[in-house]
Amino acid sequence: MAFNMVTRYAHSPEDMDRFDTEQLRSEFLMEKIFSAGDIYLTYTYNDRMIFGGVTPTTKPLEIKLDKQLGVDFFLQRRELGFINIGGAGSVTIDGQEEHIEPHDGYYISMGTKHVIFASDSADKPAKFYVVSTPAHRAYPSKKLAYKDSISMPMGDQEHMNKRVIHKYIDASTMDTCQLQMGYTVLEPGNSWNTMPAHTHARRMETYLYTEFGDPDTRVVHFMGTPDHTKHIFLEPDQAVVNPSFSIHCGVGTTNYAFIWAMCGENQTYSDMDQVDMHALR
Ligand SMILES: O=C[C@H](O)[C@@H](O)CC(=O)C(=O)O
Ligand SMILES: [Zn+2]
Repeated sequence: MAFNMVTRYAHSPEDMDRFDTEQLRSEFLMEKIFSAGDIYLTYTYNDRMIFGGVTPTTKPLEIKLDKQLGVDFFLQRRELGFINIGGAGSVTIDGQEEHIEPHDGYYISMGTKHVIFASDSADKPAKFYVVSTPAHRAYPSKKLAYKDSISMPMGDQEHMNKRVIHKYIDASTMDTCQLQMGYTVLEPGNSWNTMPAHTHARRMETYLYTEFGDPDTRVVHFMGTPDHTKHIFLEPDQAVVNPSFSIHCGVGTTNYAFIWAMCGENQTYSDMDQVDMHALR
């Protein structure tokens, strides 16, 4: 089993504007998230979010981060959310095992000592996309079944952005210190997400793009300030960090899905600054 955590620093809008393709990719793109039998995480200094993939096969996996975070155990001062985009599996939270179907998720309380991830079948491993943010108090752990997510249909075929936003961790229906998380699915024949674009200077956001129509599908993700945009080409199951000042939207060569996660100043999903189409450069 490989455990890998990389650090990504925070940048100014001017930094992002100056970066060439390689720099932009190395600073903001996580190329490897799911690797059979391994844990791959990124620690970003943008609001100290930790995100990545846990992919158990024959053996269960546990995220162990104590020295790196200067604490006694990983979730001593953090909360954790995940959505499973692989096969069925389980999570054992301080000794209590919960079955996890594809597209089910979980919110796990600050103070939890052991979170153990497992797959039902090594041939079709679960792919747990995990996100952890700093927390100040313990709120109850909660199963987040796909069927219980808050579905928000958005967009239309004419604008090629017909999609359903499934909110999993939403402060209007449950307690969470900082983390908000969800899964957005584009309808067949639709390619644009989060267009019209927005920013939210009060929150940073990560996007994991997944479930592409075919292996040659690519999503072009746009970032930067509205008047100085940049783009990154993504393969399936890659993630991108979006600093608070940055737009975050994308277009694919087929339909696809993505998992978004946010943290920062507030938990108001609708606190977005819509970008006027005339302002985009
Ligand atoms: O701040 C909110 C996030 O960017 C996403 O929820 C947007 C999204 O899923 C979409 O428009 O499809
Ligand atoms: Zn957003």
